[in-house]
Amino acid sequence: MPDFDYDLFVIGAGSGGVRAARISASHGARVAVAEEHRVGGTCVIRGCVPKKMLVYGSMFAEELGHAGNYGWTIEGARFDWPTLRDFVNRDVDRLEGLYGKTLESHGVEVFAERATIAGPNTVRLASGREITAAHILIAVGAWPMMPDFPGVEHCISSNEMFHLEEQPKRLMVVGGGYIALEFAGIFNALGSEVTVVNRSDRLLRSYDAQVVERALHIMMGRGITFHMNRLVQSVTRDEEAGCLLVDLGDADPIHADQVLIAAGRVPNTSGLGLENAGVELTERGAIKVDEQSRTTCPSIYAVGDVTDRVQLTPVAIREGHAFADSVFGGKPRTVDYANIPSAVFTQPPLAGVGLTEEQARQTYGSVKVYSSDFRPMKNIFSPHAERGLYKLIVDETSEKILGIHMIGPEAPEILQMAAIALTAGLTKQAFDDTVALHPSMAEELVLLK
Ligand SMILES: Cc1cc2nc3c(=O)[nH]c(=O)nc-3n(C[C@H](O)[C@H](O)[C@H](O)COP(=O)(O)OP(=O)(O)OC[C@H]3O[C@@H](n4cnc5c(N)ncnc54)[C@H](O)[C@@H]3O)c2cc1C
Ligand SMILES: NC(=O)c1ccc[n+]([C@@H]2O[C@H](COP(=O)([O-])OP(=O)(O)OC[C@H]3O[C@@H](n4cnc5c(N)ncnc54)[C@H](O)[C@@H]3O)[C@@H](O)[C@H]2O)c1
Repeated sequence: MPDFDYDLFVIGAGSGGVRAARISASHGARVAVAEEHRVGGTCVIRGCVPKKMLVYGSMFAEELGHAGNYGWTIEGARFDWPTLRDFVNRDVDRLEGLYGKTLESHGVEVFAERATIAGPNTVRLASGREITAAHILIAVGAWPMMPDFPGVEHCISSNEMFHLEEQPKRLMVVGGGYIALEFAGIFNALGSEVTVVNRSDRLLRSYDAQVVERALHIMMGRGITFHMNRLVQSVTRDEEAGCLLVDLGDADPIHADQVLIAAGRVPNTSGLGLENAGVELTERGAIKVDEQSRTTCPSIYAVGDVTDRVQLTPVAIREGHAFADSVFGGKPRTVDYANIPSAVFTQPPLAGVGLTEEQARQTYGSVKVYSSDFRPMKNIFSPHAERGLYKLIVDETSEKILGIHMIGPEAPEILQMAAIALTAGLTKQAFDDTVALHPSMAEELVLLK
C-alpha cells in the first residue's frame, strides 16, 4: 500500500462533500476537504436555506393582507428589504460556522482554497501545494447556466439575489423551473412587479401538469405576468432611465430593474483537471459515475450536483453518506432514486412524490386518479379565492399508491409525511382506513373518494 497524506480528499464542502467527509472520518478515515468559497455549499450559503428564509419573510405580506378580516388593524406596516436580507445573511454566517465546527470536531482538515485533480491520487491546491490521498471525492456542485445573448452581462443569477443592494421595483425572471418560480413568488409577495419569461409553454416539467396549471393560475391571479414560448433576444442598459431594457422580439422592450436568469445549473467541472486522471464526462457535461458513485478512474468518486443525477440536497447527502459507508464503513450500498419527494416553495407551494398522472398512464396504461379540489379554510378570510388541489394516482387493479401530488398551504410539510405511505408500498385502502384529523388540510388525503 503506498503511503498517502490522507485516506480521503474531498473537493467541495457542500451538502454531499460535508456528509461524506464527516461519515468517512467517523469510520476512522483520515480526511481533508478543500473549499474555495464557503463551507456549507450552495444549499446553506446561496440556495435552499436562505431561499426558504426569504419565502418566510415574504409570506408576512399575505398574512397582513388577511389580518383585517380577522379583526386586526395593522398600522404603518411596510417592508424593508435590507433588514430581511441582512437578517438572512447573518443566519447563513451562523450556519457556515456550525458546518465548519462539525468538520473540525470530526478531525477533518479544511483547506480554504480551490483544489484541482493532478492525478489519480493527487490534488493540487491553489497555493501550489500537492496532496496525495488513497481516494478523492469530487463534490463540487453545479453553477448557474447563463445563456448566450447580447447583454447577458447585465443579468444576474440566483447567487446575487441574496445580496441585492435594493429591492427591484420591476423584476424579470428568465426560466420556468424551481428557481425562477420561487424567486418570482418571493418578490411578487414583497411588492415587486414580476414578469416571468419562459422558453416553452410548460413550467416545472417534472411536476404533475394539472397541479402546475393550478400554480400558474394562482400566480397570475396574484399579479405575476407570464410570457410563454419566448426567448430573451438582448438586454441593454438605458442609462438615462436607469433601468434595463429586455427585448423579447416584440415591438416594445420590457423595462426591468433586475433580470434574474434561472435557466438551469450545469456541473461545475471547468478547469478541474479531470483529464489528469482519466475522469470522463457524460454528454451533458456531468461526471460519469456508476451506481457506487465511482468515476472512470477507480480511486476517484463523485457525488451531488456535479453528477447531475437529481439536483437536490437530500440526494447529494445520501450519495455522500452511501459513498462513505461503502468505501470506509465496510457496508457497500447504493442510493435508491425512486420516489424522491420534492417541493417548489412558491406561494402557495406545490409538492409531489412518485409518478405524475401522465407518467403513470404512460407506464401502466390506465390508472385511477382520486382528487380533491377544495378551498382551504385558511383562505376563507383571504381576498384570493385560491383553491388547493390534491391528487392520488393509484394502480387500477392493486390500488397501490403510485404518486401523490398537491398544491396548497403547507403542501411540502404534508407531502413529506404522505411520501412514507408511498415508500412503504401502501394502497389506497390504508388512506381510507386512516381516521381524518379535523379540521385540517391534510385530512383531504384520507377522504378522497
Ligand atoms: C437558489 C437555489 C435554491 C435551492 N433550493 C433547494 C431546495 O429547496 N431543496 C433542495 O433539496 N435543493 C435545493 N437546491 C439545490 C441544492 O442546493 C443542491 O442540490 C445541493 O447544494 C448540491 O450539493 P452538492 O454537494 O452537490 O454541491 P454544493 O452544495 O453546490 O457544494 C459544492 C461546493 O464545492 C465548492 N467548490 C467547487 N469547485 C471547487 C474546487 N475546485 N475546489 C474547492 N471547492 C470547490 C463550491 O464552492 C461549493 O461550496 C437549490 C439550489 C439553488 C441554487
Ligand atoms: N425547491 C427545490 O427543491 C429547489 C429549488 C431550487 C433549485 N432546486 C434544484 O436546482 C436545480 C436548478 O434549478 P433551476 O430552476 O435553475 O433549473 P430547472 O431545471 O428547474 O429549470 C430550468 C428552466 O430554465 C429554462 N431554460 C433552459 N434554458 C433556457 C434558455 N436558454 N433560456 C430560457 N430559459 C431556459 C427551462 O425551460 C426550465 O424551465 C433544479 O433542477 C433543482 O433540482 C431545487
